[in-house]
Amino acid sequence: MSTIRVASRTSALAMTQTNFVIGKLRELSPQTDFEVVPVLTKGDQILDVTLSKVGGKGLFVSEIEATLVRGQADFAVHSLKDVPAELADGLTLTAFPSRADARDALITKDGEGLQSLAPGAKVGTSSLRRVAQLRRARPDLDIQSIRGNIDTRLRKLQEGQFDAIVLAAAGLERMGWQDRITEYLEPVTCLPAVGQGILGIESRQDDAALIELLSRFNDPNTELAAIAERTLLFSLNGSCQVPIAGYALVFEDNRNIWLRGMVADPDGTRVLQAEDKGSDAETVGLRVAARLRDLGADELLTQVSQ
Ligand SMILES: NCc1[nH]cc(CCC(=O)O)c1CC(=O)O
Repeated sequence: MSTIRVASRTSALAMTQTNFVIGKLRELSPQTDFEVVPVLTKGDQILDVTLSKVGGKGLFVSEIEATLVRGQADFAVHSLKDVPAELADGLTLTAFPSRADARDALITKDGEGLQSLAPGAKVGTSSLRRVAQLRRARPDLDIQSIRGNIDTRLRKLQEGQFDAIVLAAAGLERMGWQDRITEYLEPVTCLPAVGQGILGIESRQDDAALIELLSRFNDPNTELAAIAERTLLFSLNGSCQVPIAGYALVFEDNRNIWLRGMVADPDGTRVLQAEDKGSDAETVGLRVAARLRDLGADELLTQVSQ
């Protein structure tokens, strides 16, 4: 049996996620060999500049995609949140394992919650989506950019460079670091990013045998949430220069999909939210996008931040 090669970023979280999926696939297919192909992406190399200024989140994904297109690896495990609305030609998202916690998590140095942080406390996040929503919840906070992998960010907090940071709960849980979380931020306070907490497995469209294996690991409800949220993102044509959020819940009993979307301006003074529900994930995504447009989202979406 030949070896299946898995392209992965080399950050601790990426490696943990990749090895988690490989472990599950070994259970499904014990006779198959898997080999990790490490890929150093631009997003991992450029650590001193805010990502939206150097070309956005796609930086973590495009080199991995190129490795798949060139046939140097067979599939990749992404944090779906980092995957742009459009994939490279010839590639497809093949499977979505069960979603982890989609919420953002606040980690404070001295154990305060969001409302009990001291006035003017210094909070580290570079996500425009988090900045806009934190400003709305606590306009007095001193929100500063922070970069680096989650291990680096936790270290910067520990060293006292920040009073608090905000990270995705899912990444912390996958690393086994959930005890660092001081407070889970509920979606009403901080609507999660499209795809947050979901792993997306990407492979070549024409690799039928591999797609058959990977799809056994697909969670149908997670897939529906991913489709609803990503249709919203695609339909808003969102770049990461505008704060956008989207969060879907799938109700098991009747396969009803509920989706809320948010578009804001970067300082959080204008925050537009809309929601809808229905039985077809794509339709729900399109309708929430249309409602946000009706509320004036286009004006925010065309703003180019400095
Ligand atoms: N952009 C970085 C990134 N991409 C995915 C995750 C966490 C895991 C997830 O959301 O699935 C993180 C770190 C963070 O936001 O704290």
